[in-house]
Amino acid sequence: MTVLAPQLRTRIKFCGLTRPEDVDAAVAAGADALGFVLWPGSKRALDEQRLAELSERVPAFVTRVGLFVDPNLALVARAAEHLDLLQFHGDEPPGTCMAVGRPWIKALRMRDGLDLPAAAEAYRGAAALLLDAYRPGVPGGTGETFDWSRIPASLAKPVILAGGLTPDNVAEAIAAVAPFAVDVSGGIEAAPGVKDATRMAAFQRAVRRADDVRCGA
Ligand SMILES: O=C(O)c1ccccc1N[C@@H]1O[C@H](COP(=O)(O)O)[C@@H](O)[C@H]1O
Repeated sequence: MTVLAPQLRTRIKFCGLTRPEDVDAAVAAGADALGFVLWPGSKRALDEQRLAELSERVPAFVTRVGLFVDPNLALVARAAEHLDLLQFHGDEPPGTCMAVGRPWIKALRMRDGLDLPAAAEAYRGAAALLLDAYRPGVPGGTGETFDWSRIPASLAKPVILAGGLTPDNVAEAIAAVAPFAVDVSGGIEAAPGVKDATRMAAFQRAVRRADDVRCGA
């Protein structure tokens, strides 16, 4: 087995977990990060009580990420008690992302004309930028890909690639983008909010195979 240098191991985030058994299966599949949706408009939304229950199951060294869309900061501050990282997936300005004083990432939807280097500068306080497909009127979780060639070869922030990833296309995405991490929700589900353990394991294997190809193993 090849051991990759840390910067070559593509991190994996599974997002939109709603059930304890899915949290356990995601951890068993080797996820680096688990995403919990705290936007009430989502079919994968959790209330604060459920977030606390699911968060307790997550072992050390697996990052608990809370996904927000233009949230009330009081909610973010309360939820942050159960989270390691905040994901802002709406139109939040940098000041909102920083307000709670916890590590955060900014999701950018790849609408026409988006200037990624300028966004990286504007959101320079972010731990990473998550790039997702753009569909008007929908903040995310569309299950759609975007044109990966629009991502510059180098950006001032680590890139988390999202949008329509599946066990079948994630290797191609990694070969094209070489992101810091990949993020998937719909592509590992049996139904919205119901994860499929077999698909999570297949996704993880596809990422590891793609990493082996990248390092010439
Ligand atoms: O999952 C949702 O319901 C959601 C709602 C609002 C904003 C983002 C949402 N999901 C995130 O969108 C990307 C891509 O998802 P997919 O793999 O295309 O289904 C990912 O970060 C999801 O967590």
